[in-house]
Amino acid sequence: MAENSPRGLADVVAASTSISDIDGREGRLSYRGYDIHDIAGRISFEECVHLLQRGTLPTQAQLDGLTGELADGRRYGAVATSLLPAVVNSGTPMEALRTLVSALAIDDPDAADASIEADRRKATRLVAQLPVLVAGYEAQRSGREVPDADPELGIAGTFLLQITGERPAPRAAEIFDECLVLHADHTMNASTFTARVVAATLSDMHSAITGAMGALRGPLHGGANEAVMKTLSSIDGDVSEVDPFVRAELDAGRKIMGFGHRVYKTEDPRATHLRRMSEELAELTGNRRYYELSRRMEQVVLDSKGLYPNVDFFAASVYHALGIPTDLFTPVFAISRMSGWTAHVIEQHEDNRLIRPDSDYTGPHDQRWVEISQR
Ligand SMILES: CC(=O)SCCNC(=O)CCNC(=O)[C@H](O)C(C)(C)COP(=O)(O)OP(=O)(O)OC[C@H]1O[C@@H](n2cnc3c(N)ncnc32)[C@H](O)[C@@H]1OP(=O)(O)O
Ligand SMILES: O=C([O-])CC(=O)C(=O)O
Repeated sequence: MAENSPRGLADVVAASTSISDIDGREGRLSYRGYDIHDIAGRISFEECVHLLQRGTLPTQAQLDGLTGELADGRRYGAVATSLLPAVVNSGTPMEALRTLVSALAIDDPDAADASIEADRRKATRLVAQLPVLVAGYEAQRSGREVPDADPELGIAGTFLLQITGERPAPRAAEIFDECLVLHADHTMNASTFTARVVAATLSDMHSAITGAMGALRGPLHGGANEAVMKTLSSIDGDVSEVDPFVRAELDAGRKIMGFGHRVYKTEDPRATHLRRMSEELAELTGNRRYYELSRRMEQVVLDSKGLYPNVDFFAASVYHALGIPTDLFTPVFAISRMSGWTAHVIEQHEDNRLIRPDSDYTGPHDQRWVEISQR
């Protein structure tokens, strides 16, 4: 029996990884040794997928190869296709997509192959399929067709095209591409840890990713981006309403979504980029409301609680400005994080040991059984 385990495994090192690293005091994040400030806005999501899943920034030939594999892997199979109408309108998009991701396993051509090579192929296909599944979900519930993918647009631009039905402005596609890079991996966050726990039983890639989808959806993790948008839209008046709103929430003992972080004790480096994108989109769209409410909220929460915005906070106003429906914000997070999750499953399978921590028993001892009639 372990004693004095930190609640929520805070500061416990649960795995070794060469995929990403965080310095929570300094507010630094790197993917395979590249500082996020150096690569955000400079590499495409496809390059990021190569970096995380295959270990290096790709050469042009490698990128062309991966782009071809992603295009080939995009189509999802008959089982997910037949399930789609049943899961649309029967719960939240994340519930539907978790189910659909699980269903992708059944049609996967490598379903029966547990090798690392098959893991790699599944990883590429999952990155390619999730945006198309989200677009299929959106089209199904809106009663329209999914526009064809445009190879010139890449994953980010094609997703915006397929969700909104309109070809995105070049800058909008670039901004969304950067969002996907920023959300791609984050060491032992709850959903990645979940994926690794599942993978470590020598279960399969799709089971691990289905578990990760379930963990991401919660409002303390990826679900916070949707909650932030709901918070911002619940404020009726101008920025002067932010102070009393935050005070009332804190007085009622409620958390302000999009603030605080288990690891960062200073600004989340991804928030720096998302804040800048939120401001740029406010200028481009001529609608500064959510950016300005966000800026005020950031100041009030910092002054009153000493908490900084995390990745989910400015992502909300950015996704809103890009025309993404609020209930698809967390699925968008999953589209990006799929690259990191799958890389972690491969890494776990490459050097596996069952993940099985201990627990502190807090129940009674030495109880004696009595007849049911005597209890
Ligand atoms: C992609 C991501 O997953 S980023 C995180 C997304 N989640 C959110 O934005 C939800 C809001 N934030 C939170 O709930 C937390 O900050 C977490 C879950 C991110 C981190 O949690 P933990 O490290 O476990 O911190 P914990 O929840 O124990 O909070 C520590 C203290 O700060 C307070 N606190 C933390 N976050 C917030 C917040 N957003 N609003 C108000 N108070 C907060 C807690 O109430 C607690 O106060 P107490 O010590 O007086 O009880
Ligand atoms: O690292 C965490 O705990 C949560 C987070 O920011 C992420 O998953 O991006």
